Amino acid sequence: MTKPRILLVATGGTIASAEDGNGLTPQLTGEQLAGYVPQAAELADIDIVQPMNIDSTNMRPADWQAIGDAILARYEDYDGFVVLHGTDTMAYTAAALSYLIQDSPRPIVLTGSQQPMGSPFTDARINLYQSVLYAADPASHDVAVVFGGKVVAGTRARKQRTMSFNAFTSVNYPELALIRNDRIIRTAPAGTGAIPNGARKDLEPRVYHDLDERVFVLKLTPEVNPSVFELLRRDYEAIILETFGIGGIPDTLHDAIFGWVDSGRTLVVTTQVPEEGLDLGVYEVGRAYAEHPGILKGADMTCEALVAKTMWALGQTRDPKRLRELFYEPINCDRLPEA
Ligand SMILES: NC(=O)C[C@H](N)C(=O)O
Repeated sequence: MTKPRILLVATGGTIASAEDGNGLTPQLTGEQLAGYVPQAAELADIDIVQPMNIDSTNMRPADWQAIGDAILARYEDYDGFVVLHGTDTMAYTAAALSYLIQDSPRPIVLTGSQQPMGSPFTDARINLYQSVLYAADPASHDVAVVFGGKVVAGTRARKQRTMSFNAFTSVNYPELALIRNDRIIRTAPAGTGAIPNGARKDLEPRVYHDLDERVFVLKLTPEVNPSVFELLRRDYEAIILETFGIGGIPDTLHDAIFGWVDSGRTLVVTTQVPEEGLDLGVYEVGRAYAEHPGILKGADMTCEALVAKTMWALGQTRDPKRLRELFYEPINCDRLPEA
């Protein structure tokens, strides 16, 4: 029986890091990392590409595009893809890949580790092994993070812990599967997103290349000077506003916010509360913003997914109506359909 073909896309992160006297930095290549986990080669025929070798702190939107392009250049040649990536910004890259390569019948898995591959108590080996296991399984599809025995949709991941092996959570959405040793326990048997599990692998994904990176996240505190909206005009096209609670915005910011929106720029409203999302209509301090056509509502999406989706949507169109359509269309489980 022929083994599934998996492409390992090595990009750096702690998994590839070693201490050189100045702190951990990525040093191991993808080949060296694969060499630490020979059991993975029993599951699949593995090839390796290395578009970069960086701490994910330095990962920028152009790098998301480079990773996406590395996958797309070889898309037809592999059954699945495993991106080895730093954990710190993995949730952003997973979201970005979810928008750049949509409805992918071939799974694109991101993983990494909290401890370097060479460390005696590392989580790197099992994460790499379980990622190959998941990517090689015919029922897998779309972009997901596999980490600490959990499979999280690429748009729902968040790094929740800086040290524990259980680093990622799935925000406002169930995990897609658990992995115990070498068993995948799917919690979504009927499939998620547009593709049912076991879908035909010959379907084409919807592919995009353009992003507009001029997106800024502004977190409210009890003292935000309205002048910040003026300052942001020079370099940014869109603000993702992390409001209080279910959607509270201080009265002092009212004019500055409508000035931003009425000048044709994009405002996305979300909440800084970690779970359960936004509903602007509940309180008077939010309702004024609820029905304005220029204000996009983040609902239950993660901030990471909002950043990536806004960059992607602005990269496709400047037409406000089309922008809204792109923004509100659920992609890879990123938001529940509008009620
Ligand atoms: N655990 C990690 O991978 C953290 C590292 N700083 C990175 O994101 O590249």
